[in-house]
Order: sequence, then C-alpha cells, then structure tokens
Amino acid sequence: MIVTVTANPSLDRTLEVAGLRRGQVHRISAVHVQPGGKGVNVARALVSNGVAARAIVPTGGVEGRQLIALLTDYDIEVCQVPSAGPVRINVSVVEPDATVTKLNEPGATLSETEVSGLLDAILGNIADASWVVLAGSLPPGIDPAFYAEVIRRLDGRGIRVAVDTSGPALRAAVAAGPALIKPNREELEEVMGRKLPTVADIGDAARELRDSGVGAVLASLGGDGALLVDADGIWHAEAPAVVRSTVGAGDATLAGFLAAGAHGFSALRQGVAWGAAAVSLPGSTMPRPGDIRPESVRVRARIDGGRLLQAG
Ligand SMILES: Nc1ncnc2c1ncn2[C@@H]1O[C@H](COP(=O)(O)OP(=O)(O)O)[C@@H](O)[C@H]1O
Ligand SMILES: O=P(O)(O)OC[C@H]1O[C@](O)(COP(=O)(O)O)[C@@H](O)[C@@H]1O
Repeated sequence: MIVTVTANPSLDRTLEVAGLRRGQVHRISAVHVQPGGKGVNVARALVSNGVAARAIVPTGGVEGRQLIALLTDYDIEVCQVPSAGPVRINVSVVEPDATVTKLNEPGATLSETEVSGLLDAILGNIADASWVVLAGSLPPGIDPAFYAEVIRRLDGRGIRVAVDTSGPALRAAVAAGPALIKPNREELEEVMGRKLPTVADIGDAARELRDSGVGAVLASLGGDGALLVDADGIWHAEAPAVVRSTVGAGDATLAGFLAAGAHGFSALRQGVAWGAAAVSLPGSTMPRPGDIRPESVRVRARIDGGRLLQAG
C-alpha cells in the first residue's frame, strides 16, 4: 500500500485556448475538470496501473464534495479529513504549443484543530504502508515544518517517506532526511539557493542533498527527462513525447518510480516513461498501462557534464 498525503488538494480546471493574450476575452476550446493536488495525482496514477493507494485529504465545501465525487471514478481508498474552508480550484491554461500557465490558489486556511486532525489521520492510516508520499504545497495555517514533523514521527517504523513539495516546506523536509525527494529543476534551485544550468549541476546538487541525509533524489527536468541519484549511483533518462499538457507530469513520474520499486535505473526508466505518457494526455490525465512505453526511454549512467538544460 502506498499512502499519499495532500495537505492542499485541488479541483483542477485545465482550459485549452488558441493563444493567451493579457487583457483579452478568450473562448475556451476544451475544459477538463479533474481531481488534483500532487498526492491525489500520484494516487490516481498508481491505481490506474494496478497499484493500491490510499489518499489522505482535507476536504471542505462544495468543492471538497466535488473532489470526492470525482475520485469515485478511481479505485482509491480515500481518507477524508473534514475542514471548514473549501478545497481550492487551480486553473491551468494550455496553448496549442503546449505552453502551460498555472494559476494555483493558496487554499483555505486550516485551523489548529484541522491540522492536528490531519496529523492524526496520517498516523492512524499508515500501518500497512510501504511508502508515505507527502506532496504539494501546504495551505495557510500549517507550519512549513509540517512534512518534516511527519518524517520524524515515522522514523524507525519501517515506512519510507517521499516528499514532493516546494519552498520552505521542502527545505524543512530535506533537513529531516526523507528516503526520497522529487523536486523539479526550479524547486531544486530554490532549495540549493543557486542556479543549476546543466545536467551535471543537477547531479552535483542531488549528491550534496544525499550527503546531507536525503536517501535518494529524483529530479524531474521537464523536456530533459529526469535524473536519479541514489545509494547505487547516478543516472539520467529521457523519452521523446508529443506534448499536449504537462499538468501532473511530475506526479506521474513519481508514481511510476514508486510503482517500479523506487530504486535504481529500472525504476527511473518507469518514472520517465510514466511522465512522458502523462504529457501526451489532456489536462492532468494519468497514464494507463497502454499509454506507457518504457522501451522508448533512454537511460545513461554517464552524465553529459556540459549539457545545458532547456529554458524552463
Ligand atoms: N516537454 C516535455 N517533453 C517530454 N517529456 C516531458 C516534457 N515535459 C515534461 N516531461 C516529462 O514529465 C516529467 C515531469 O515533468 P516536470 O516538468 O519536470 O515536473 P513537474 O510537473 O513536477 O514540474 C519529466 O521528467 C519528463 O519525463
Ligand atoms: O500544491 P501546489 O504546489 O500548488 O500544486 C498543486 C497543483 O499541482 C498539480 O498536482 C500538478 O502537479 P505537477 O504538474 O507539478 O505534476 C495539480 O494537480 C495541482 O493543481
């Protein structure tokens, strides 16, 4: 069982438009409304590929009820933590060249009681977990060290923790030594406090994080694929894709990596295959087995030191 925690879930509206122009009226050509938030997406990707997942989510308001209704389409065990404020709505605007503009709400403030309800829900629903995935931003009202606190509470219980978040929450989580983090390039640059223009720079940063106590770093690099540094080595992998929507691609990558054992180049291959499949699907649609092509992924153990990453 893989348990995901999404402290700040969302209803994701992906709008397809011919071209975004500030200050103009736009006619939308297609709308996708999907359950969202990073841990929710990881759980959707896992169950879509036959891996058992439980999603822990605070749910409030009409939007929370809609989120739960949309999740009934998936075979996910959902653990709801009642909250007074509504689940946020995040809007992504996708243009024909696959440029994505994301408008993410902060989310409703969680009260102290709701935060301790969330912590209790996590601690009470992980006995059968091999992995706990702490994913996405924290809503207002939660201490940025919340994920770090969960990592410390799970220490010594034989449960591995993966973290996919950003900013101060990621920095605090890194200091608590999780088994795995899945930053994208921007998040990694933020945590390192420096620019990382090349694949080699990403590898150096990932090694430094491992030296500081993080078990493994799976850095997703958009069109440049992903780089893994774990106890056994370093690999870079990428796959060609016809890009339609990148929303949720990082979540699909993390799900594929965990589903494949979360270790070494074969798990990296699956992660990149799931990410490449996700970008070819509309909205934040998670790939199913028929969409995923691990044979199209090229994995290298030698890092092309000078290779500049695409502008992102
Ligand atoms: N333009 C692209 N072409 C091919 N694959 C892509 C592209 N953008 C993203 N991907 C795939 O999706 C994965 C996750 O994308 P990324 O943008 O790094 O994550 P996040 O969604 O977390 O920001 C990448 O590792 C890659 O496999
Ligand atoms: O919690 P955050 O950082 O605001 O991100 C939430 C958004 O990220 C997503 O999980 C998509 O994530 P990625 O595109 O990074 O994989 C959306 O479902 C959601 O709207």
